[in-house]
Amino acid sequence: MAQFVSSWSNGVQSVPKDYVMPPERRPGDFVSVCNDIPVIDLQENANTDRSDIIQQIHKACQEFGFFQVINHGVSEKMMEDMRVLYREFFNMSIDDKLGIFSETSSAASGCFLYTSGLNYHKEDVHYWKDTLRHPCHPLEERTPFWPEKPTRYREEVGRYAIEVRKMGFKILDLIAEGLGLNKGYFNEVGQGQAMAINHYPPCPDPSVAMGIDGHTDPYLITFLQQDQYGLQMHKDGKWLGVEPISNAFVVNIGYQLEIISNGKLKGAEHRAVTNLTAPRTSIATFFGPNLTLPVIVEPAKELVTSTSPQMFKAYQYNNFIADYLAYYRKPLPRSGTPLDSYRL
Ligand SMILES: O=C(O)CCC(=O)C(=O)O
Ligand SMILES: [Fe+2]
Repeated sequence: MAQFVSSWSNGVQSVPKDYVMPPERRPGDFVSVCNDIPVIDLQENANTDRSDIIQQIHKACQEFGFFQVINHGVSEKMMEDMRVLYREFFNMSIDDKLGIFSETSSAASGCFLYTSGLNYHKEDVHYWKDTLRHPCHPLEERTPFWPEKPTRYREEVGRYAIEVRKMGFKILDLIAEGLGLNKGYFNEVGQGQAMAINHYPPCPDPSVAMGIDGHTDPYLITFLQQDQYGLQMHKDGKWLGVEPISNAFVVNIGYQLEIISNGKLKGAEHRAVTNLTAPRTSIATFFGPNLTLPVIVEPAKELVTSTSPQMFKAYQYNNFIADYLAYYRKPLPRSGTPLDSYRL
């Protein structure tokens, strides 16, 4: 049975050999933290009105597919409570963790705790992380399947999910307007909400281990809270570090937004590395189509014109997710991207 890194790695002096990446999959040379990734203040003031914020977000989405937001409406106390709660969660005893352990994502509740990637037994080498994932919407239907420990889990995470949802739709509205779509355009297609909490314990040799390989999220958009450095984005053939800013959310674009925007925005590739001394926990919230409904996704009609012909075909979202997972289960190096079979 797969063993949580958070349960055995404390005090280990070297990286076990089944966690040592082959040279071509290691984090590589020094990666600098990039201060150019835009930090966008969502609060309107005397110098910045809503249309300025729309423009800033649109530019960041086009140039980076990544930005950070401050003054986003989610309280600092709530963000801090989440950091404390998840620190406690990953420090729980192995027995408590095993109660919610699942080898696969097929658990009917959608709530599962796993270690490394989604495919531990088929991996030739493992990732230095444990992950808890669960859906968050509709909240009343989902919370009964969430972890029962720490005992405040359902209440606190439930409140956080509501606040992040408000921020999420506020930002999706700003993105819609930047694209020339109606405010509210993403209300329907962004209904699905899920969280992934990734925990990367300190690693005795971060140069040979990997937290999570380069990937683009399959959803519309991701909001991530990080307590330590570790997230890197891929731009112009290089990896750039995303600076942790306390109480900011890192926002990145997923494949559904690339497709709906008819290629005007690009899904942002990213990965996470480990570090020597500090445990790192990233708390990600994703918005995208509801997986339990037969949602059809296609480029927005308003963005398909004679000068900008339709770039992607229409498809059923759960078929996309199945293809996406199959792509990332293929051994490295992989050719193409999960979008290739959707291009026209
Ligand atoms: O830990 C991070 O910073 C990245 C996590 C991530 O990319 C994901 O959960 O999709
Ligand atoms: Fe991701």
